[in-house]
Amino acid sequence: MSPRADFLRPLVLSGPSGVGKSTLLQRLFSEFPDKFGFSVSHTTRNPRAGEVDGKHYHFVPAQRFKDLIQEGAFIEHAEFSGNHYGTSFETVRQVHEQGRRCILDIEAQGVRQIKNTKLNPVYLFISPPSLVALRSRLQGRGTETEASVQKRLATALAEVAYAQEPGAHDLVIVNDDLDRAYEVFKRVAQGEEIESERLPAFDDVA
Ligand SMILES: Nc1ncnc2c1ncn2[C@@H]1O[C@H](COP(=O)(O)OP(=O)(O)OP(=O)(O)O)[C@@H](O)[C@H]1O
Repeated sequence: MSPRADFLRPLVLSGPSGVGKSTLLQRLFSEFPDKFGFSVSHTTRNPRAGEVDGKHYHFVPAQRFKDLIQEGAFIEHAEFSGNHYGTSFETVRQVHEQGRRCILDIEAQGVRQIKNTKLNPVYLFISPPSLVALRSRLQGRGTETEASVQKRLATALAEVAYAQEPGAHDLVIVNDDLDRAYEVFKRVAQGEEIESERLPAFDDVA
């Protein structure tokens, strides 16, 4: 069977920190070990426990990151919560070369930058069901200090505001129930054209 047309386009996954992007990706990669490739970003942040250099991120010093910007190595790059993140042309090329669909995990500033390139991806926004749920996931993950949770929630508001702009993303999936959200995510990843879900109102206070 030939792949669906959308399967040939990269998939840009975005959504606020703590919404469950990594969780969804881990499930997808374990169910389909050969079909998808993650575009491993470069970052200046420190690795979290269990994170592997070259697999989760390319961890680089700030100076190396600056050099890469100068060399024009990045499709997009941005600062987030005091650290720099970037996606290199080279990592996306490597995934395509392996015949896999490339999935990029990008925040809103990066999404804007990618729109000025020829990448032509499908833009998928993973939304929390509410801001209160997002806060409790960030706290429950146990990786952030309270100050960092606050910072991520403030950034989440900007992500959500961007997602509310018409045409910001092609599709929205609300990660309310993980099993349900994963089933929809899996269909999108495989290139199926689905109807977008509606963004929640976000009128709660986190
Ligand atoms: N549908 C869900 N219901 C409840 N908890 C969830 C759900 N999806 C994910 N989680 C939990 O929320 C926490 C944050 O998830 P995850 O680390 O995948 O977020 P992320 O979007 O990748 O964040 P970051 O951008 O900071 O890496 C994790 O502890 C995860 O187990």
